[in-house]
Amino acid sequence: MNEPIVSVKNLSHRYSVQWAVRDISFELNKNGIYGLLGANGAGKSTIMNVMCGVIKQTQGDVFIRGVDLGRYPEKAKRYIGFLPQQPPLQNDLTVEEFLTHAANLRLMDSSKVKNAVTEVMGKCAISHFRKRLIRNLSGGYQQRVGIAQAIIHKPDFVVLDEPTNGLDPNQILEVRGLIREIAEERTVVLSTHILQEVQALCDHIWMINEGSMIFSGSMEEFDNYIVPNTLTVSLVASPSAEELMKIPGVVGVEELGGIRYRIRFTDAQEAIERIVETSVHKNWRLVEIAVEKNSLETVFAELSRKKSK
Ligand SMILES: Nc1ncnc2c1ncn2[C@@H]1O[C@H](COP(=O)(O)OP(=O)(O)OP(=O)(O)O)[C@@H](O)[C@H]1O
Repeated sequence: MNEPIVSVKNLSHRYSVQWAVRDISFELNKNGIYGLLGANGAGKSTIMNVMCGVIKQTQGDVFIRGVDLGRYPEKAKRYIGFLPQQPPLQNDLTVEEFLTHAANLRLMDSSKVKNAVTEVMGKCAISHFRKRLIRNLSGGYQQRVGIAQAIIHKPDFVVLDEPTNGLDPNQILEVRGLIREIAEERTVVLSTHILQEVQALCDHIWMINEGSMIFSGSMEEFDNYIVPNTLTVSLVASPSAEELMKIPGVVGVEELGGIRYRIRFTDAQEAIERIVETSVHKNWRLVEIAVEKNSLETVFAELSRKKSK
């Protein structure tokens, strides 16, 4: 009974001649939010479409709760909820009609549909719009309906392709809150090209570049992937860059204006000790020194660069 929730083995997919995904493997064994991060065209949607049985992979296997998605799609899909990049909404239906339709498509027991619709509208905070046509909802509420159709049959595994794309900042926060709630009781995989999105939401991150997985780990591991090599320092006496360059361990100096400098070093410990020491010795009056954390963008760029070398 201890089979993984999802198991993807050596997945590759090719559209005509071009490989979009190459030899991706992973297993999900516990609930949480997993982020699939990659630039446009990296292969995220392809992986998600394959994992949800929307397209059939060229090579490899996908198992959902131990069920082979390729061989038993109907059974495996009972465990899956999917919000594609283009939400499959029907604009001329009301929210309630559409969710009833979605429940029927999921082959839910007809006696359970009404309750399931009421429950999911409550969960996604759209009950007050039950009689409203989907076309007349804001983007944020349409996305909530999209998420509601993905979880109406209480799947163990929910896949959300760019779930906050096109939303305004408030709507983004609201939809993220909803995603966190639904992940409390199930496994959620979401794709995004926005680094801050994975940072805000995900327990685990996979980075995809040109169809290959180039990183898999926690957000903290991602953050610490590149050892920092710069620090900022404020010196009231504002010494010249040349003087700072003479400090052992300092390999570059950038004047940031006023009394602030950015210093590039090879070894953080050594550089900090020497800068503090020299500052005391020369009475530069050091008021602030801090190692700069790499921006997520730097990590992203560095990972992509390393892999494509
Ligand atoms: N139906 C298709 N036919 C041919 N090529 C395709 C098709 N769908 C995707 N591709 C190509 O496969 C590659 C991966 O596309 P995919 O949509 O999976 O990437 P993505 O990471 O989801 O990008 P985006 O964020 O832009 O949706 C791209 O080069 C894309 O042009």
